Amino acid sequence: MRTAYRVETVRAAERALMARLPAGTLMARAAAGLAAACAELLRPRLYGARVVLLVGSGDNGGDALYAGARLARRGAAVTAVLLNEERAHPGGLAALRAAGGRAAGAAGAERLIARARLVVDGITGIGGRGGLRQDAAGPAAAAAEHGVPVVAVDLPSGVDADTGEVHGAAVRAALTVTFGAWKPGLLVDPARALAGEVRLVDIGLGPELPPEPDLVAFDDADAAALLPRPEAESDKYRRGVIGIAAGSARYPGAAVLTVGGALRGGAGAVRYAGPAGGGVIGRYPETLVSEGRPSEAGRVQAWVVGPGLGGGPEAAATVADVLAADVPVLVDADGLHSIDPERLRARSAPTVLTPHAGEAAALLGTSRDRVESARLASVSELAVRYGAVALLKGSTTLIAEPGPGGPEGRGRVLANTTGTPWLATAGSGDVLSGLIGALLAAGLAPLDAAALGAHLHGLAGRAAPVPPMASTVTEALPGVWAALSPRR
Ligand SMILES: NC(=O)C1=CN([C@@H]2O[C@H](COP(=O)(O)OP(=O)(O)OC[C@H]3O[C@@H](n4cnc5c(N)ncnc54)[C@H](OP(=O)(O)O)[C@@H]3O)[C@@H](O)[C@H]2O)[C@@H](O)CC1
Ligand SMILES: Nc1ncnc2c1ncn2[C@@H]1O[C@H](COP(=O)(O)OP(=O)(O)O)[C@@H](O)[C@H]1O
Ligand SMILES: [K+]
Repeated sequence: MRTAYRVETVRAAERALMARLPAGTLMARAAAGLAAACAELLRPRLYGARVVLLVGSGDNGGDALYAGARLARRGAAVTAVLLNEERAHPGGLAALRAAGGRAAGAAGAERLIARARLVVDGITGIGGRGGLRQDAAGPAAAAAEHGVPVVAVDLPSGVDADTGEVHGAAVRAALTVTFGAWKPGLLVDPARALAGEVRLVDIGLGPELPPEPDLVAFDDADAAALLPRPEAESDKYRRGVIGIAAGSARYPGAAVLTVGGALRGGAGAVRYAGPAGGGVIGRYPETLVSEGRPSEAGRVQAWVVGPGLGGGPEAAATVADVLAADVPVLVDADGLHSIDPERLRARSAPTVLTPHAGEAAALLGTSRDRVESARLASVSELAVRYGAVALLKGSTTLIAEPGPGGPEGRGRVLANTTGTPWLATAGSGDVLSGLIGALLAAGLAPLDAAALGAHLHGLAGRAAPVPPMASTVTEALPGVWAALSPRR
């Protein structure tokens, strides 16, 4: 499990640790890890390699300078571009000079960068505020223009460490070497995309960090531990029956894809209620189909409602009928048009909402741009406002639960890291709904079901032959499942 902490938490942990260690120890640890990562990138010819450090006036610049000193001692030709010559970290600058490195003002930065093999971004770390200022934006842009790989120190400068938001110019890194703990912004787009590969350097912060992280990302082991497995005494009902109210005369395929996701999600049985039963049976004869209202379809342990439902009063009536059931309900796509926060908060069983950014914007009464630029705030707001687990789809899929436990009285938030833009294909969201629905029916807690579903869906999107389509993502699920949890 990857755990990320906000700046104020990281700073408190650093203070506690620093109080027990000789001055400069943490920066020395950070710089050693940073230098090792840079040296690896410069292999096999570190000797003579031109390295440019972009050095801001805080400790982030200090890390870059001490790391630059280590590289210079090993023979690299290191030049520090000091964005503020009076305020560069004095100890770091002395160390760099003592190791044979040079320092320059910002004026000649572009010429130096154009000839460099590597740029180290030590402009701002967790002390940065807003997008890069003019004087810092120029050198950052020069690295991108000349195609020189950038290693970001702690964070790509210009991104918001706590939220992943980017307000203005920012560095685009090939590698980010972060210290002590992941920061939430490294897991959330648009910042995540600017961080490139991320490497965590252990500076001994672990014991000082609180047990509740601000953002969590599952790894394969977390996913494997949650996968439902049939027991000796299992029958199809105990494994979980999922009800699906999806599809319409206009969108019959959504019913088929949602049912497929549910079957490949390990449901003991799938009941389909709606007008697309013929198509569903044709593709998946194992489905129990009916044409009446969902509440007349028979007992289920969870419902999925919404994909391809179409609009209008009939769709709204179907959603209301499903929400009246006292079992977990996942609402997706067209189902999201007719939900009411009061009604959802009054439900005694959990609700899961799975909007993409456009649907989330409508639910929050804001714009799609605002949702995409502030994903973390948006997903938490959705969860709190609707009293539901919210899964926000897109380039970073985030999952939030309502209620106390997290920062500012908000619930836990998870980021899914398995996704791929190849999943942006019609109907792949329907597969995700069915998959999460099956996991809900199997008895997983809603946050776990949503996070595990997103994890499996992302892996399946990667495993499906390129270019994937929703059906082939579904068919990749068994392979993903088997790789995580070999059959007994
Ligand atoms: N604490 C520890 O134990 C450890 C900390 N470590 C390291 O320290 C880093 C934190 O250092 P920090 O607190 O000095 O802040 P930092 O990230 O350098 O930024 C502040 C500077 O940025 C400037 N600036 C701000 N916004 C800007 C903008 N938009 N555009 C341009 N400039 C901007 C701001 O300028 P000012 O506003 O003061 O004029 C100020 O000079 C942390 O990320 C990690 O790398 C490690 O060594 C491990 C141990
Ligand atoms: N840029 C992207 N990177 C990663 N995943 C994406 C991206 N865009 C969309 N996805 C994923 O693709 C799926 C699309 O779902 P959705 O928008 O509901 O489409 P549909 O309604 O056609 O099924 C979601 O799982 C979403 O997270
Ligand atoms: K940085």
